[in-house]
Amino acid sequence: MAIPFAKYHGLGNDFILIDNRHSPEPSLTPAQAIEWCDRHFGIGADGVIFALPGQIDSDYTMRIFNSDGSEPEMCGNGIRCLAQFLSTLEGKQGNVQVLSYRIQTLAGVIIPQIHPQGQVTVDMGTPRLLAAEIPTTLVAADQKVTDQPLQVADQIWQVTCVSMGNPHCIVFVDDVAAIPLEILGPEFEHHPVFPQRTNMEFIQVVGLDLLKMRVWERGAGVTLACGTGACAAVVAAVLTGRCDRRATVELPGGSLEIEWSLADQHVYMTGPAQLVFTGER
Ligand SMILES: N[C@@H](CCC[C@H](N)C(=O)O)C(=O)O
Repeated sequence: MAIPFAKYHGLGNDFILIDNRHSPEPSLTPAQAIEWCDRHFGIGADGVIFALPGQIDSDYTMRIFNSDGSEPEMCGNGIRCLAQFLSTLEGKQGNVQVLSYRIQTLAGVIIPQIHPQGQVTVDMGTPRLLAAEIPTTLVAADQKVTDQPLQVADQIWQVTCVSMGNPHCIVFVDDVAAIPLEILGPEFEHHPVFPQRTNMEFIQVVGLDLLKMRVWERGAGVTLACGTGACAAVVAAVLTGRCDRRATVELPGGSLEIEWSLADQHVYMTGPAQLVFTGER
């Protein structure tokens, strides 16, 4: 039987969304998700997101498969898309009030809020900074990983690691445009110091409130934007004294506003989420 879907994107990071509210089990297997995400033989996307029933402390549950079929803990651009998808399913699209959801993810409960103008602000929770939490074996389990040397492709890079529920490895460079992402990305992703692989962000500091970023995503490769990655980049830049707690992150697909709040230590991400088309397959 054909399954209805909606294709959304957040700054060009694109997802197939499936209304899975009838069952706690995703309607597609990881192998089917790979087929659906294929840009030549399928619909084409960086991942498939399922809107599942909520649990004790949540309105809904989000699960996501990357385009390689692996299952990440969280997805920042994806959860903004999910919020817009849910508002449409509930017939609340275009609501003039702020609309908020509690979404259970493998990284805990995450709270997106849709503003009347359509932007979505997400309370992404607190970043996890200890090596065991990333996870990485680069330093002792109870240490933070800030500007630590790591050899990749015959070069020593100073890396900072942050988990936003999912793992991120950040390297600050003078010019992001000069980085051969397709070559370095997979080397970092599969480096033995990252037992669950990693997302990889190269960051150019333009000013205390402006970062430029290019990303290689675990399980998806080069993407036009990564929400958890942008949050991790600001946290890494704050930890290493490179930027303020509120900054704009410019990605190939557009910009995200990120704040690492001093008040509650949560990271807040604001950006768009747009419907591309609907269909069934
Ligand atoms: N694009 C996402 C992150 C998706 C998951 C990532 N590929 C992983 O495996 O951790 C975002 O916007 O955060």
